Amino acid sequence: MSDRFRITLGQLNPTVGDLTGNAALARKAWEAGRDAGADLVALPEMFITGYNAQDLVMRRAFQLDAARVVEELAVACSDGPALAVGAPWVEGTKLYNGYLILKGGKVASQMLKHHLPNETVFDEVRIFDSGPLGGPYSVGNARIGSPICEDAWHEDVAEMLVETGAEFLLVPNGSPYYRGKFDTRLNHMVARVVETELPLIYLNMVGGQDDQVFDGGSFALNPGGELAVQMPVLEEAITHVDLERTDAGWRVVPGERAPHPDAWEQDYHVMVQSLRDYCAKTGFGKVLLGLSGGVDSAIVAAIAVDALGAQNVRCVMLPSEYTSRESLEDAEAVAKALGCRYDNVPITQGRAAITDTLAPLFEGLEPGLAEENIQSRLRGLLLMAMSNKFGEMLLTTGNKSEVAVGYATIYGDMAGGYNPIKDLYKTRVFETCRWRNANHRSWMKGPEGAVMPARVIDKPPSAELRADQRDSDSLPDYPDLDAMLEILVDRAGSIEDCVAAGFLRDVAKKVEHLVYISEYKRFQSAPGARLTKGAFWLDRRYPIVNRWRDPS
Ligand SMILES: Nc1ncnc2c1ncn2[C@@H]1O[C@H](COP(=O)(O)OP(=O)(O)OC[C@H]2O[C@@H]([n+]3cccc(C(=O)O)c3)[C@H](O)[C@@H]2O)[C@@H](O)[C@H]1O
Ligand SMILES: Nc1ncnc2c1ncn2[C@@H]1O[C@H](COP(=O)(O)OP(=O)(O)OP(=O)(O)O)[C@@H](O)[C@H]1O
Ligand SMILES: NC(=O)CC[C@H](N)C(=O)O
Repeated sequence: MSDRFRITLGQLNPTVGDLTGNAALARKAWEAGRDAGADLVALPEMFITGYNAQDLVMRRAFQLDAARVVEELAVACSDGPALAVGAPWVEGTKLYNGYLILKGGKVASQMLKHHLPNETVFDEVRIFDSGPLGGPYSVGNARIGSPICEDAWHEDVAEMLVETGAEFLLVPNGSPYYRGKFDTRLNHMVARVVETELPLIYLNMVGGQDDQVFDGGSFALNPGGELAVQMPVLEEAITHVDLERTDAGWRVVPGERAPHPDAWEQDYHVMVQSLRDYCAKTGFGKVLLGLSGGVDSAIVAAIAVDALGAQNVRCVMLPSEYTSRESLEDAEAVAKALGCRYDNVPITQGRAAITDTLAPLFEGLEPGLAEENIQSRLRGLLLMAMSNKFGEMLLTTGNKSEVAVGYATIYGDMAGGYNPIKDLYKTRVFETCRWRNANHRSWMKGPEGAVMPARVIDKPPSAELRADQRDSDSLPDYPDLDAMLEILVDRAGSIEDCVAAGFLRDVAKKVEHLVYISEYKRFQSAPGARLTKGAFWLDRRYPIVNRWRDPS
């Protein structure tokens, strides 16, 4: 009996619904494993369908198509290492989240997910049936147990596997990023190896899917919790992990230990990757955005250039009579530093035409919000006309602070298909700009250096919809606003919590009110990269009609 076992991990980027494309990726990993003498090649959870396929996976035709692709893959990979891959598994009327072991040209065994995650972004109870607790499967000289993602966040699945003879654990995951999540995962997995005294290999996918980004960072632990292998975050990789049989059982042979970047870098990388994959997977090669000379559109332009390359990003300045000379200079400076196309499309004429058209109706009424917002809406109209004409997707630029309090114009600057900074508070926008100006990485397609000039970051934020307007006229300063939003939105805290943190009750109540009354805007807003467990859309789901206010 051989004393070694080689497992090849495919930390790869599937596309939801691209069954044959995903199978081709699985086959590529299998070929790499075969060439490296692997016993088993492993892919993540639901790799064949892509994750999270949501209700798509409940369609009978989709299930049959996935089963056909799995059968063909099994035949194509019959002569070589076994292949473990996540895919739907149907038995009678039951639909499972399965992990299939392909050997000898067929599905030789399958693990069925038992714990269906049903919080934050997950709704698996709605989609899948819960599988029974089961035993391990055999590959070559090893008996392997595979708790599927959430299964490994609980004790019982691994406990049953060790009791029924598993010699090590291979955990396939579809685990999306939020800031600091790696430590949470590691803590759960260390708990499993300490309880079971078995080595554990944790395999995650990479890549963006709508709002979520799977951040890879796969790893292997030995009993006791020693980290033996660590793969890079947010990058595709195929890694061979060796196990050696010792008197105490299998042990992972220490291998690559890719360093993990800090949270600022990971957040920025997630925003770049999510936009890159959103475009690639929906078929857009190019994007455009309104570049105002402010910090939000500047960072969105930088993210877009880093994701797609300067040649694929159009920046458009649409000045009105309130646009300052500094804004014009700053917008041009950002576009120049990034190396992307810069168009100047004044809105004064169009605005005058609309004002004249409305004049008979608005006669005798004071000019106000309606007139201010016409500017934003006209920009939206012109940018969408360019989007149609040039086939470029329009990006929206609202940061999390603005999205939270509805500080954007619906059908105006909210027009667009994707918002890279939707989950990034304004205070973090400033820090992230500084980080990007000081750092460059190989995954960035944009140039090195201070691509967002200091003046763009340092000036007081203004929507420039009327003379001398400042965000701070109508909102608390961003450090205070963001601190209150962290309490009210991210931690679902109370007004009392805001008061305990040192904020005035009246100000906290105003912020709470703004958050509740802008639910309708978020409902109609573009999706954007999820960076936290408190992201708008799936993590936090509130009614639009809502009269309740916290009396605390
Ligand atoms: N519950 C509800 N369900 C459906 N629709 C609802 C609604 N409540 C209001 N509405 C509608 O929404 C309209 C009001 O929304 P909207 O027109 O957007 O206007 P509104 O939210 O009142 O104003 C936009 C705010 O965002 C600021 N702004 C604008 C542009 C850019 C930025 C920036 O810094 O990025 C900031 C601007 O200074 C202003 O304070 C109303 O006319 C009403 O018809
Ligand atoms: N003069 C302009 N030219 C082009 N786009 C503009 C202009 N003014 C606003 N926009 C677009 O509308 C968005 C909202 O901008 P606004 O200036 O009102 O507030 P902001 O949230 O402070 O954004 P920014 O920091 O980008 O200025 C901008 O990010 C930009 O995409
Ligand atoms: N796909 C899953 O089961 C994911 C749930 C798991 N708790 C995670 O986020 O990592």
